[in-house]
Amino acid sequence: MKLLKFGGKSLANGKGIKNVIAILSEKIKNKEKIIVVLSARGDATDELENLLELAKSNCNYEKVLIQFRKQQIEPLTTLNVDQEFDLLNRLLKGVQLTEDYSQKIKDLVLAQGELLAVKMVSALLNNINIKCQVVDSRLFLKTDDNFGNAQVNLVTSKEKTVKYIETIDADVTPIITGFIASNITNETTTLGRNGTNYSASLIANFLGIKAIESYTHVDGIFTANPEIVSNAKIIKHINYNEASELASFGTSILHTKSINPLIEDGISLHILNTFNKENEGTLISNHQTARSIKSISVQEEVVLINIIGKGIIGKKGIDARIFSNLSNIGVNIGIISQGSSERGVSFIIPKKNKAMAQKVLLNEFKHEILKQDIQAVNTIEDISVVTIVGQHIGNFASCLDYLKQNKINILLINNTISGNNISLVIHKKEVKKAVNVIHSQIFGAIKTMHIAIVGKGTVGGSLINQLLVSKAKVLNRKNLKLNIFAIAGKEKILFNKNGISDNWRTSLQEKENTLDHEKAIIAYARKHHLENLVLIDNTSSEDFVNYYTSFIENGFDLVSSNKIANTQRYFQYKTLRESLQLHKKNYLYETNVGAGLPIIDTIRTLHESGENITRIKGVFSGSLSYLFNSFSASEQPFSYFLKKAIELGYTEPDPREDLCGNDVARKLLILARELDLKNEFNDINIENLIPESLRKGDTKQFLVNIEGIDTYYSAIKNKLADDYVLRYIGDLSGNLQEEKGDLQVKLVAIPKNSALGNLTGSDSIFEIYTESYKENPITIIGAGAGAEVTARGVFGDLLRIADKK
Ligand SMILES: NC(=O)C1=CN([C@@H]2O[C@H](COP(=O)(O)OP(=O)(O)OC[C@H]3O[C@@H](n4cnc5c(N)ncnc54)[C@H](O)[C@@H]3O)[C@@H](O)[C@H]2O)C=CC1
Ligand SMILES: N[C@@H](CC=O)C(=O)O
Repeated sequence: MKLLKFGGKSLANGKGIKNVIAILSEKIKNKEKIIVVLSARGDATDELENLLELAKSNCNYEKVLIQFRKQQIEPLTTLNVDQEFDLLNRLLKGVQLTEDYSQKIKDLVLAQGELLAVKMVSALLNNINIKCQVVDSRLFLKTDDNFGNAQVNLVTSKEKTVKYIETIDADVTPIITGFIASNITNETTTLGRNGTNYSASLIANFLGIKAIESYTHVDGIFTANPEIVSNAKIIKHINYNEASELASFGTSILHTKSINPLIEDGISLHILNTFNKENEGTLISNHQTARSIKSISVQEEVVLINIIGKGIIGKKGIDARIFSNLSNIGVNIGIISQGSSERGVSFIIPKKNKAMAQKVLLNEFKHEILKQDIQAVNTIEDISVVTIVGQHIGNFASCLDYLKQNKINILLINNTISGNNISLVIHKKEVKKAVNVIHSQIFGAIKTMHIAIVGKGTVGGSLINQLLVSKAKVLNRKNLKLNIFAIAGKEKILFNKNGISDNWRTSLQEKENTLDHEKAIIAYARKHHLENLVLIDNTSSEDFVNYYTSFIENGFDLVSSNKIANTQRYFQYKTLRESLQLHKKNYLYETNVGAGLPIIDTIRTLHESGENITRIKGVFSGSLSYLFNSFSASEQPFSYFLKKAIELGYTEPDPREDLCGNDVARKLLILARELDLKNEFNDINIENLIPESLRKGDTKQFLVNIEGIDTYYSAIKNKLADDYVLRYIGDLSGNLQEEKGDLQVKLVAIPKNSALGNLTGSDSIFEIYTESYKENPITIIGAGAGAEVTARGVFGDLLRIADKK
């Protein structure tokens, strides 16, 4: 025998009631022996409560009652419900007259919801020739007089239930009311919140039924509320202890009171979805699962009360007075926190009890408040309690770190004595982000990185396209969702919290101009509670780097191809690092030197491992490598190749930054600073390769006069000896253990058959000399510029940041 319980949403009009009848008829036709327990249909209980309130306020409830009747007789309009509605009308009239009602009257009114439900379901089954019988649980579930939340007399109720059910023929299915019962004088009582689940557990227990199927509107118990965490997973099987823990921390489909009768008799409870026949649901039984389950629950509708005062330090009996006063007025206390100095006590109570609790406490401590021993009894509203059930505090450190990185402010933290549940009190507005962050951390589930990309030019544009193309693969391989929520050009920004799409260029174009990109991005991320934020700077802007600290302070990690932040004045460079350290944020910029080549990583690893780097030398500029390689081997003028280098995306936005040596100098300085040298940009000796006449004016003007550069380079080429090539090199030497190194950027003629002379295309070469490697340097060669390779390097930095999460 099985007991089937259906909740209100399952019994609502339309698909719900249709599916319920289909489920029941299939089982009965298949000769399964079942008994059925029902809630009120849809939102009937709330609607009846509303009718009571209307009547109490002497409002016209009749119209609402007519509407309620209409709903309740769907889909069988011929159903005779006069008895229930006559009673409701009389009761409501009485309430209207007296402008008041008791809890006893309320129970009788609410009971009509369940009575109507069993009447409808029985009639629908009878109509398809299924034998069933309406059963009013008030006839055998006996309680005390505590109307609204009555306590069941287990012995009497068991005896009466068994006897009553025995009177029903074996081929007739009992359709029993949930939630309602009666006292010793047969007055209607109700069993409190989620009473139908409790009725179902009790009846199964009384009748020795070993399995309950509980039909709801959800697929079962999830690792977190799927409305908050889109990739929350169904928990297929849990044991009673785990279910009790989940129930006591607010998992809405489970209730401690309903689980106890199951544990007592080893009854399994299978939570199923009325609307999803295919779903396996969650099975709760006494089976011991190999691995303890974890789930994140959220309790809302709570407030945090703080009692603060230096006059209560070490004073005995304060806590006792707080808690006995609250207990006397029936207020449940959740998390309690007290500093060792006892300068204050904080605890969580239900929001609905806030005013009452505050009044009682202010009264209890009025003398202490007068004497200023207690400075405040204040309340923090808009908070939530996030509980990770099944999480041991010992393994929680990384999660806390991760929450901190995501700027989630934890007001209180509490772990249970069993050590397996951790509760965090946080601001309500941060719940979504916090639960997602915790969920991805403890379940290793899909982690989402929310990415803002500033600069959508050569590198930025390629990066966006690479991310869009590769995101499915990354999701598959790394369980990592790369979600670009913002793209900013110089004037416009495009936002989409769910990720921008392939036609981003058109969508961006259609946007209005925006000022203050940094403020807009930060505000958007905050408004939508986005976690794991990364800002990618693909501009060459000097102004934009001033906002890096603001991004860091607002929870962003940084990736940049822009070299400016690393080549500002040394104190600014240091300040940025301090801010990163303070806020536990990462900043990766591998593409700053050698585009996609692993230069910075190699040098950093060598340096951090204690290897003494003595010199770094090479061709650091991809565009100049390309220019000199092509120009030396051709009769075409220099400007011809310069235009091609621009087209190929090798040069800086203003190509003169390459030709004047600034770009190589920046790279050199970045490497020097990786070695902890304190050089400034001004310390670098740079040979400028732009003729005087072309140095002034903006980029456009330079490009108009670009041919003016040709005589200068032809003269250089003409002076070159046979078998020699021109190389524009960066050289970091000197005593690199001192405060500053010697940094040179210069044009040199070198033998064609040397390592540097052998370069082709836009390749760069980096020779890293160290104490261990002596005169055989570590050499890294490869494409040193270009949109695709640089974008790939930025992509790599982004994945490295994701790995640190
Ligand atoms: N092209 C290459 O091979 C490599 C480039 N880089 C670096 O990548 C960065 C980007 O270079 P490219 O893409 O080649 O330049 P680009 O000129 O094609 O793109 C830069 C974009 O940033 C935009 N921009 C400038 N200031 C902005 C601001 N404040 N807000 C929003 N957008 C802004 C510009 O309008 C432009 O669209 C530069 O810092 C460069 O040094 C680094 C390694 C290699
Ligand atoms: N303009 C630069 C691009 C990479 O940083 C170069 O040519 O190397």
